Amino acid sequence: MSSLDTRARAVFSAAVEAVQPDTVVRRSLERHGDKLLVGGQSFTLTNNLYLVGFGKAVLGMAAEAERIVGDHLIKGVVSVPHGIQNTLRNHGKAKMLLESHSRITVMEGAKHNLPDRDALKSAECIRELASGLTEKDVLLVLISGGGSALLPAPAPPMSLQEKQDVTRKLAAAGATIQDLNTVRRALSLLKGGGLAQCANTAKVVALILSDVIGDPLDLIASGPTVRSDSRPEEVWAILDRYKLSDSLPSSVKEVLSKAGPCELQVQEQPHEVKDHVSNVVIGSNTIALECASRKAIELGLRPVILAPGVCGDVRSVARLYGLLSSFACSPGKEPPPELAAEILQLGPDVGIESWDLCRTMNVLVEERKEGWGATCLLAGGEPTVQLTGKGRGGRNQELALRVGLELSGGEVKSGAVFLSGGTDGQDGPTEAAGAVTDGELMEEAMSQGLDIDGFLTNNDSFTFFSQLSEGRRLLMPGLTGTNVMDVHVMLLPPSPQTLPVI
Ligand SMILES: Nc1ncnc2c1ncn2[C@@H]1O[C@H](COP(=O)(O)OP(=O)(O)OP(=O)(O)O)[C@@H](O)[C@H]1O
Ligand SMILES: O=C(O)[C@H](O)CO
Repeated sequence: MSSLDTRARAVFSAAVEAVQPDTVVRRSLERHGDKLLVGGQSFTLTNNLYLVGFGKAVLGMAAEAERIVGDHLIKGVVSVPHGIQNTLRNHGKAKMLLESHSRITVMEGAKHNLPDRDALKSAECIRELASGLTEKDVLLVLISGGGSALLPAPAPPMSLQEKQDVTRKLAAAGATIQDLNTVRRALSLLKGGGLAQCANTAKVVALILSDVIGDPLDLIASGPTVRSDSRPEEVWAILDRYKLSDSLPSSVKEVLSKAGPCELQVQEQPHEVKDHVSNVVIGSNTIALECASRKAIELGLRPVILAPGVCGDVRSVARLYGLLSSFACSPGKEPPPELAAEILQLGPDVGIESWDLCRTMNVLVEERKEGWGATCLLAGGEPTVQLTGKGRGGRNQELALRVGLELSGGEVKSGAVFLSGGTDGQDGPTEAAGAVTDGELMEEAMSQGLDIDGFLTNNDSFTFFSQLSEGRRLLMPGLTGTNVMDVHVMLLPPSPQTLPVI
């Protein structure tokens, strides 16, 4: 494997390192004596600090927050995924666990990422803690991806089962996270600003590790500290779109026929959520890409960040990377003129603005002229896979495989190396985070008797990469304890190094 492969992996590691739960909390929470500085505000600590958290990464965030605030923390409750403490221990991530004398209670729940009775109990404890606070108190709220399932509080008279059925059907019908969480907010007592309302007049500071494209505060974990502005008509429109309106249980219809749980609470309460709440995004795909970019410079590469919001079908995303590689590496002084038009045409399908594509192409053109050396193109987001087969894989491995085909095909075999990895360390239901590919992929597979098309048809990318060259192309960082979606790294050698196909 080329040294570009090693460098691509190092750049990915730097991206993940930048958004580790303890790192992001340390970067955003500063304590000077009895002053706590966070999000540009200062709070006086007088043994008046409380902490709640929900999400896949909040255990490590809570451990670090407690190390920083020390004895000022009176009490905390975090709702975390079932089995996470054991998993972290077994993966050598003990620093993400709480000390034995911690004042924070850890509650595990939401098996298989679904709200369950355990998560309901955790949500109730969190609600109780927040409801007991007064204006002297500060409530630190730690939020990360997976938070919606870990904080279920169905608005009465709906049962947990009824609420779960609605969200499960929406997800199965292919609803986006925007649609899903808009509905979740309308059906919950704590989402859509409900938690902040519960905290009365206490000061609320939410530290958010974003796992949603564009970092929309009201959607990450369904925005429990962000007042929801969505109207019942919007919620009905979503349910109509997925043909669920007619089959809803009467309790759900009753909740939706009111103005929405959140709005009801606002009328009952004398204060506004916005007056006493601040929301701070402390970790995101953008932050991961910026740190990755600094690592690239250290490794002698010239970085360019394409966009942190790549989405759409992996086929279109793979095509885009194939075209960008040809644009950067094709022989000759200038890239073939038709490539730019084709790249721009793909923009809307993959969630990338023309402006970002043009800016990136400009950098690639400059580098061709200057002969600077290898370029490190960085992007992030969450593409999707249309599952048609029954194999084992994930969107990152499938993307890497498809990009490998792009780089291997065509008249000129690209010298580029492409990596796609999930920052949580787990791509779909597999042990890998993703994979690394290049223009040699097709030949390598053929020489080992592996039929790439067959694996792709069966969505079997993990099996493919496990069998190919003893799994050397797999990306296996292990569970990372964080999640800011996926990171893509494409290392592009300067055009003279491009290998002609013989
Ligand atoms: N065999 C497969 N091949 C390709 N993609 C798959 C396969 N099986 C599942 N997936 C994809 O994996 C995704 C689910 O995996 P994963 O749990 O990593 O994603 P997630 O929803 O982003 O969760 P998280 O937010 O925790 O990362 C879905 O997008 C699904 O389409
Ligand atoms: O918990 C959730 O709602 C998703 O992970 C998005 O933040």
